[in-house]
Amino acid sequence: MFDVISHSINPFSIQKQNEDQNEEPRSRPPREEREREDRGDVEARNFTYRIGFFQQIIHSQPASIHIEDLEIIDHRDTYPGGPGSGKGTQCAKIVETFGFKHLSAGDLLRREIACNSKYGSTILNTIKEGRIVPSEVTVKLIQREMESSDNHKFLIDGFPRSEENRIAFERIMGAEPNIVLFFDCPEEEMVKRVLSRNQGRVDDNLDTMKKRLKVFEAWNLPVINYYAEKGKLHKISALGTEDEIFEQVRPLFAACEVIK
Ligand SMILES: Nc1ncnc2c1ncn2[C@@H]1O[C@H](COP(=O)(O)OP(=O)(O)O)[C@@H](O)[C@H]1O
Ligand SMILES: O=c1ccn([C@@H]2O[C@H](COP(=O)(O)OP(=O)(O)O)[C@@H](O)[C@H]2O)c(=O)[nH]1
Repeated sequence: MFDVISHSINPFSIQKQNEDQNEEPRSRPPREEREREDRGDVEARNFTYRIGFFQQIIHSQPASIHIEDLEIIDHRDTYPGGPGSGKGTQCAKIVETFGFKHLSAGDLLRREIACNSKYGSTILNTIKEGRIVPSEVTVKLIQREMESSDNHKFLIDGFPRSEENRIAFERIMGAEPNIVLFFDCPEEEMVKRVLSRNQGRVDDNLDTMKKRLKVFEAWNLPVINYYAEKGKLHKISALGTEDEIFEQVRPLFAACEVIK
């Protein structure tokens, strides 16, 4: 495994200076970061051209949260959010049925931890804290997978988690998703599913889950709104059996297959 993040400036230290994920999302990256993203954009242009003919980039977005007993943040009926809403589970079905290449941003980050890459330990701490890894890191990992894949249809799972993620992706890859799925799931169900997921993940515990939900609410809502305004967002009820949920998902992807 080679390091995809080759810049001498640590993206985590830039993030630390410029944002506190417990506070308001920042709207614009600082100049230095913009310049580095611009360089990434230039590097990616050939690739953008190569995928210019390809049609599908799909982002799967989780869930709506009902705040009840956990008292994570102030009360409201629902808002978009959601680890454990069943994105990965549905992605596997979409791959099987429609032949997409599944790219889970979380899995790509966990792979960096497992292979002790340059930022592995910082990524681990970020995930333990339920915070969002700097866009530069995540987008470069996604870019590498897309560039090395023979597939032309990508299902990007659990990304973008913030407007900054979205903007960095669109800038570096020169592409937008055709469709965005939004899984609507009560908070208590998400918590139940995460706590019984049993995959040995460092963030599948109540303490980190609370932080993840809070970060998700603050940073993901603008992304959901953005795609809703563009008419790309499709809301799926995440309650029911896996097959019942897939019956909502299937027609959306069947329709995408027609757009070639
Ligand atoms: N429809 C469902 N009903 C009950 N449990 C589910 C359902 N879909 C997924 N799960 C389970 O919930 C947990 C979280 O699902 P996962 O697909 O990993 O969610 P996400 O990718 O959104 O974090 C897993 O243990 C999975 O087996
Ligand atoms: O684009 C991403 C995707 C994931 N993560 C980090 O990885 C963790 C796990 O994400 P994943 O999508 O695997 O899990 P989920 O939240 O869906 O359970 C998140 O809480 C974040 O800390 C991130 O920073 N950026």
